[in-house]
Amino acid sequence: MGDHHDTGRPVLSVRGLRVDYQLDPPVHAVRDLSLVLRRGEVLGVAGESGCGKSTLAYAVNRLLRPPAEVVGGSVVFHGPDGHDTDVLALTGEALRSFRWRRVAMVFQGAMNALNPVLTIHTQLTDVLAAHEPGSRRRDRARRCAELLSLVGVHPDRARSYPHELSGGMRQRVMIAMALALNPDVLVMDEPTTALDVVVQRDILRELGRLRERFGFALVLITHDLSLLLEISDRIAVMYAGRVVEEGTATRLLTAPRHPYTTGLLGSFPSLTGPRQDMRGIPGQPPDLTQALDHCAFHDRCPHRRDVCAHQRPPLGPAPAAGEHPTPGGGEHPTPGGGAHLVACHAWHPDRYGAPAPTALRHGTFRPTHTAEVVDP
Ligand SMILES: Nc1ncnc2c1ncn2[C@@H]1O[C@H](COP(=O)(O)OP(=O)(O)OP(=O)(O)O)[C@@H](O)[C@H]1O
Repeated sequence: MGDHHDTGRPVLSVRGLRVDYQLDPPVHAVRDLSLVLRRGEVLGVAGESGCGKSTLAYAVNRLLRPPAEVVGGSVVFHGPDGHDTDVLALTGEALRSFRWRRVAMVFQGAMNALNPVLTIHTQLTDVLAAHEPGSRRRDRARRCAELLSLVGVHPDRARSYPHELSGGMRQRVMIAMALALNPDVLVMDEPTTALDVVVQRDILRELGRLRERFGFALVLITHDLSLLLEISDRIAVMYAGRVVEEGTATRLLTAPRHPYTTGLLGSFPSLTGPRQDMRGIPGQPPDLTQALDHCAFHDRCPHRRDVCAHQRPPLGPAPAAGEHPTPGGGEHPTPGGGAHLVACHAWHPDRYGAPAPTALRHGTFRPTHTAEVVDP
């Protein structure tokens, strides 16, 4: 965790992305979402199940299938040579190569995604052969052994079939596969949830070390905010298809500003800090077939006021401790600039009709009935 990659150049820019599942009625899963990923950084994407994290990951990697459809926005990959690629326009060979060389993905439940009838060696060398057709068999075998040792699997294991490996080892093999062509970005969607918590952390820490060595950027998607706080440089918190708070891991941990973030922070036990009361956030996320022109969190929010039910708060600069934002500021923030951004009316006394509640300023979440400010 840290801010040492803040000066990295952007590698991926998502602007105003909108993704619908074209059902009747359509599900608006990702709504006008903007995020910038910088070279070499670890960006965590957090949020409860169903908030659109996987849809975002699939859209960025061009893996969405009908009924999912990108209905707005752009995804741009910024190459190391300064060349920009319109990701949403890629087709054919250019798309296939982009997926492994530029943005590689490790999927949810990836440890079960290996082909059961092929050895690890065959599966890894097949990826290399497919993308580097001119390469020699001997070189591919050497690269396979190298990749396995990078992820902490003994090269002898290459002769094994997936069922002969533990879940953790299969997960490591999937990571080795994703890293095979030295991608610029690695996207991991709930990669380790099926694993024991200690194994999870071991794998993610190791990934952090690999990232430092090879310089790829890592997008880590999980509902487990405490895990993200440990290994991310920056975190985006998603709710109902939008980013509701974004900032460095340090800021989110010490000064969370969105009531949803404070709720998530209170929902998970900390492995390193003092024991916390795990309360969870009462209520359910909203129905994503709805337009949601108000704050999507308002009906679960202990600090809601009238405005929250009628007007959607824009994502704008979050105030530092004890501060309020300058009037009129924050309507056009720069995502990914290392800034702390939040979409919550409570930080705008003019809109909210009162100063931000003390509990919110202190980053504590109390369920609705004990809140100090409820509907006026
Ligand atoms: N194939 C599909 N058809 C229709 N709706 C879908 C489909 N896949 C996802 N959705 C809906 O889109 C919304 C976002 O889902 P998504 O899987 O992106 O969320 P998530 O945050 O990744 O959740 P999880 O952590 O459970 O994967 C949800 O409301 C979900 O029900």
